[in-house]
Amino acid sequence: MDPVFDRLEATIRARRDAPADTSYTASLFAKGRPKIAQKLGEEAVETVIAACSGNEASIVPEAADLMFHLAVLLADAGLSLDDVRAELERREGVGGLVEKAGRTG
Ligand SMILES: N=c1c2ncn([C@@H]3O[C@H](COP(=O)(O)OP(=O)(O)OP(=O)(O)O)[C@@H](O)[C@H]3O)c2ncn1[C@@H]1O[C@H](COP(=O)(O)O)[C@@H](O)[C@H]1O
Repeated sequence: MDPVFDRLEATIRARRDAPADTSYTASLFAKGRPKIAQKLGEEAVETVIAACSGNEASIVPEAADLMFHLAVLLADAGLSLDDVRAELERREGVGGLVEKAGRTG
């Protein structure tokens, strides 16, 4: 995965094991899965609002918030962005097979 995402995930994992009052990420883990999922949903909505605002540049910070909270959710589940990357890679393979089938069939 990209070094920035690797560093972010390493920081997030360290916060998972830290006391709740030491940082935003640590406090989010302490609040538990429903709160993490709620924050992810809020950031998704904020990304949607930015996408419809007509201000293209405003999408970037909202997308960063969204991806940060997605990484927190994945870490809470013992998963990582690399697992998502592997799934996307697997789908490329499936897509290639579908394309081939379409060409020959
Ligand atoms: N990338 C992020 C990141 N993106 C967004 N946020 C935080 O996500 C929160 C979202 O904003 P909101 O106003 O919706 O949240 P809030 O009002 O603070 O929280 P609630 O009251 O809703 O629970 C803000 O507090 C942001 O600071 C992030 N916090 C941390 N990181 C990364 O995580 C690392 C560790 O952060 P700490 O845990 O703060 O040390 C940082 O160095 C960054 O690299």
